[in-house]
Amino acid sequence: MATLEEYPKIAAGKVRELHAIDDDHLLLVASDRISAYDFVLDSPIPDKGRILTAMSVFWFELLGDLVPNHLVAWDDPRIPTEVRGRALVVRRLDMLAVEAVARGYLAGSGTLDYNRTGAVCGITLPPGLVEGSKLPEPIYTPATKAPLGEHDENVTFDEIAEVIGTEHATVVRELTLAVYRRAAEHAAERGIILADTKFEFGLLDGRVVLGDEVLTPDSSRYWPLESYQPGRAQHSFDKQFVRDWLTSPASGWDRASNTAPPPLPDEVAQATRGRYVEAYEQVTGRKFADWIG
Ligand SMILES: N#Cc1c(N)ncnc1-c1cnn(CCN2CCOCC2)c1
Repeated sequence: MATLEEYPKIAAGKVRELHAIDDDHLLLVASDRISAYDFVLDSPIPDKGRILTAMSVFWFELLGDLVPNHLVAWDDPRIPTEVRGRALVVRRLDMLAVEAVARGYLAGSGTLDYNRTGAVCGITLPPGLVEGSKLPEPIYTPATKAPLGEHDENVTFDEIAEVIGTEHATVVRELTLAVYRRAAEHAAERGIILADTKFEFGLLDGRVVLGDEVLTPDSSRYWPLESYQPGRAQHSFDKQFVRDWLTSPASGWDRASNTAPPPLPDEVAQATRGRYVEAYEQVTGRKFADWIG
């Protein structure tokens, strides 16, 4: 059994890392770190890496007929014991330089762009929409990847086609919308609004393949259906306890100060773990206790 140190780290994000296993395979590792208000918090959320890895595996399996993906194995001797259950063996892809975002609802940067221009990524939307509005139909709103810590930049389809070519840009848009529709329908049947999501794709032997994590609460906005109310920021299924505590007097933190947030009380970390478990079990119909690691 290899150890993680034997696999050179080739990329790192806020809460995940990518290591090289061999020329054709990588190890995608999810940590228990959580980010909020653009800060990676000092306090880990126990089992977050395992829960979100289990969610990606569920979605890769459910959507395998719709889109090829890079997943090779989730229980495999190449996965070091220390990260078992929160690491995936994946095929090494030639990544396409686009953050492929699908939106079924208006939120975040989508709302900002809409309020400024009446459009998102060059797609004109009807007048009168507000934060949280359901869109007449899901839209593809690609972005270019920003350096760590900065926000991705929303761009038009044509701008992406300039970079990756019209053929691949077209396939990425079609796959992004098809997979989002299927996933949003599945989530809605289980009482969860999948407001939007971000995919990353790469090329393998000339085919467009779905990479990265998929449809996790870190790459998507998951909203509880019961508290959905257009016209305000929606409750995050998973991060609301963290956001509420950080913005309460109890934390002593001033979000406008641009200083790092304080550590979370154990009860907030544990309650957040509970929300991730709830999201996993509600979406997948599986018991997290049955997951490995
Ligand atoms: N997935 C994947 C993948 C792949 N299968 N083959 C080649 N490259 C990549 C890759 C390289 N960077 N990223 C951005 C997302 N990363 C996630 C982990 O943390 C760092 C950022 C994806």
